[in-house]
Amino acid sequence: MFMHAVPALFSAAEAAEVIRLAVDVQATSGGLVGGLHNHNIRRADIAWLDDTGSAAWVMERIVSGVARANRDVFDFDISDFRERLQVAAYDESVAGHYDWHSDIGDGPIARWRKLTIVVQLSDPQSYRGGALEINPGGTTVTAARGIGDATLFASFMLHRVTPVTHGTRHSLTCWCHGPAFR
Ligand SMILES: O=C(O)CCC(=O)C(=O)O
Ligand SMILES: [Fe+2]
Repeated sequence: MFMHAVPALFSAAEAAEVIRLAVDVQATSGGLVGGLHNHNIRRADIAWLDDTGSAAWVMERIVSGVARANRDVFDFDISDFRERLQVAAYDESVAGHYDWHSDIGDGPIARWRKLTIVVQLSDPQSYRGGALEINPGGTTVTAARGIGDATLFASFMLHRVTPVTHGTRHSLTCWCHGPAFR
């Protein structure tokens, strides 16, 4: 419930290109929902892509993937995408991770998040750990790890990224927004 997998939403070549776009962007240290920085909770390097310029095609793919999944599975009241595309790098050197959290925060934008989409950008053979786990209520579900695979889930659901123990894991995350749940 409240989860949906889309295998190979991006090809391997496209996933590599998204990482390249992120490298072009000045990378800053990952922030939490609401702007807090707490490295005990999250350790990752974050880049925000210019979804109206060089990364417009990435945004188009995300929007069409979300639209299809929302039509077929979620049927949430979604009105827009109010945030840019986030590329995260979780590196072995800092045991990159993100502890259990919900994406719905107190911030003026984060409070309206409805759906989260995460795309795996790294070859699963190139890193260890770094599993995206979602807890829909009791049991933990591990997201598909294939390069380009997308996982969508209701933004209120608890999820985490386990520590990377070898190599680097890159992911692409985007949120869509809409009126309050009722
Ligand atoms: O990198 C991931 O797989 C998840 C990222 C995430 O949960 C977030 O940015 O809120
Ligand atoms: Fe999250």
